[in-house]
Amino acid sequence: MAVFERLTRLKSTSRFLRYTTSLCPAHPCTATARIQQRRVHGGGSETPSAAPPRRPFSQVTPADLDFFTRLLPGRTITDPDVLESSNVDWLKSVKGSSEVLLRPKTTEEVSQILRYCNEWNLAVSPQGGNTGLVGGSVPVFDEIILSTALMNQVLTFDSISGILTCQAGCVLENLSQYLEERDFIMPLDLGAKGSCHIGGNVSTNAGGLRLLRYGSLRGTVLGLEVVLADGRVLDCLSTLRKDNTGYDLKQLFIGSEGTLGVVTAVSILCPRKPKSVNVAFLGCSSFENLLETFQICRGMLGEILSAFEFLDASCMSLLEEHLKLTNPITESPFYIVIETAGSTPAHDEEKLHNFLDTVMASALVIDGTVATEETKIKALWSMRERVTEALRHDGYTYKYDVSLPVEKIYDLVTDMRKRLGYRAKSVVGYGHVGDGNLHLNITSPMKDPALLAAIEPYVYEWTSGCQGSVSAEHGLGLKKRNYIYYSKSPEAVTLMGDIKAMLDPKGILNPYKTLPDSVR
Ligand SMILES: O=C(O)CC[C@@H](O)C(=O)O
Ligand SMILES: [Zn+2]
Repeated sequence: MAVFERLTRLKSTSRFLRYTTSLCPAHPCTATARIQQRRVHGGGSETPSAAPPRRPFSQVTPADLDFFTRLLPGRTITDPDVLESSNVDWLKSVKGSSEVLLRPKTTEEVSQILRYCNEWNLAVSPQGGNTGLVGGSVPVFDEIILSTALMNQVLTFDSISGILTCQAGCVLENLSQYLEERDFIMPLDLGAKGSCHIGGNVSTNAGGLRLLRYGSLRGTVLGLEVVLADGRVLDCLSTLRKDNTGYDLKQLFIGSEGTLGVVTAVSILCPRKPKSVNVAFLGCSSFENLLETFQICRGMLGEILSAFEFLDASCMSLLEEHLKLTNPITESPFYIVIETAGSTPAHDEEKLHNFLDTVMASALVIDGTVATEETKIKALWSMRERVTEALRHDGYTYKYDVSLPVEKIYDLVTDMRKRLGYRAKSVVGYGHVGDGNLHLNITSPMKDPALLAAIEPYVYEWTSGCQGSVSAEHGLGLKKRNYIYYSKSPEAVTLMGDIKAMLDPKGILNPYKTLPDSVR
């Protein structure tokens, strides 16, 4: 039995609490999941994420440029220096060769662009903040880049219902700031909030850090305005919470990564700004203890729990090494970030402290610190939010974003570590415990085909063997499109293809993305 000893419980003037117990030895997780091998479409010896051949779209001509320049004077960009950053994704792993970047300001302009492109068979790559991680937001070849960057206006905000309506290019952090000034918040928060656009968030059905509390965008998005491939504007920009008048068409565009239409405006239900927010950063000696802490946390914090996130010790090493962040607690095999958001500070703090007393008394948590002040909260959150950035400094990164039964999520990391051994530089696990969503990331000094062959399709077979999803929240984009069959039946994928063919018969919208190469 682990020896429990509380060493300190300090309360500083900054309301930064620190809890410490003696550090238990780590219990390395030895469980290896049973892998159910399954033959799937798209498997085999091909490299499924490689770009397919260019489809026979037209190439941009001087006459096309003339049309765009007249439609968008000063906002039709052909300068290669400006185009460079729009042609490459954030991870710098997918690079297109588009020669035109269009920056519409209005839905009508988007409609005219698409009508023209559809007529002349020109492919289009819609782009928001270009923060995606699956190569979904950049051209693969010479597709015209349609940026939402200048569609950045809030259209309406109803302070009684909390419903915000805005253009697709609003940056998530700007929306959060706009709402906070009005005592509301966005139901969505992500590490990329400073750059990502709400239209991109909706198009990828981004999950993020608050999904545990506020649910997915499939629930909080009330309406969408979408421009279809042929330029028709689909006005589903409802602000109703209840509307059962037939098919919920907006759901087709949420998570379809710009392959069915370009989202131009969004209405979204926003929660009230909580009056009290606390963040606890805790250390655990094993993933089993972390899961038990999660169970207790749900029971004891209940309605005020807004996030339960984790990172492992390898993530912490990368944060320290590459970003020079300082671990605020004793070194531990696992770290948890818990956020509470409620309306009565004293009540919330009491609940949180009762919870912390319980998990520390049972030695489930070996060390921890709590923040209630904004800058300290931000500092604690950055330990979780900046792991992706730290990984980018570590080398070439292989990224996996899987949904699994929560009790299995770390088995995949330990199994992969064992499988890859010294061949990988880092094998790390972090993610959204509350959502059963693991981010398994593996790095190597350089892109290494032999290492990749050891990871894939094994990681997808492992996931599908647990009835998991090969893309929990990042989408399929270019990189994961051919792995869709690990998580969806052939019938479902065929139906997706039928819907694509109906809405975009020429296939001009974000080609080579989401749908596997076997379905066009
Ligand atoms: O980089 C990743 O793998 C995850 C990014 C993001 O979804 C997160 O939760 O931090
Ligand atoms: Zn995530």
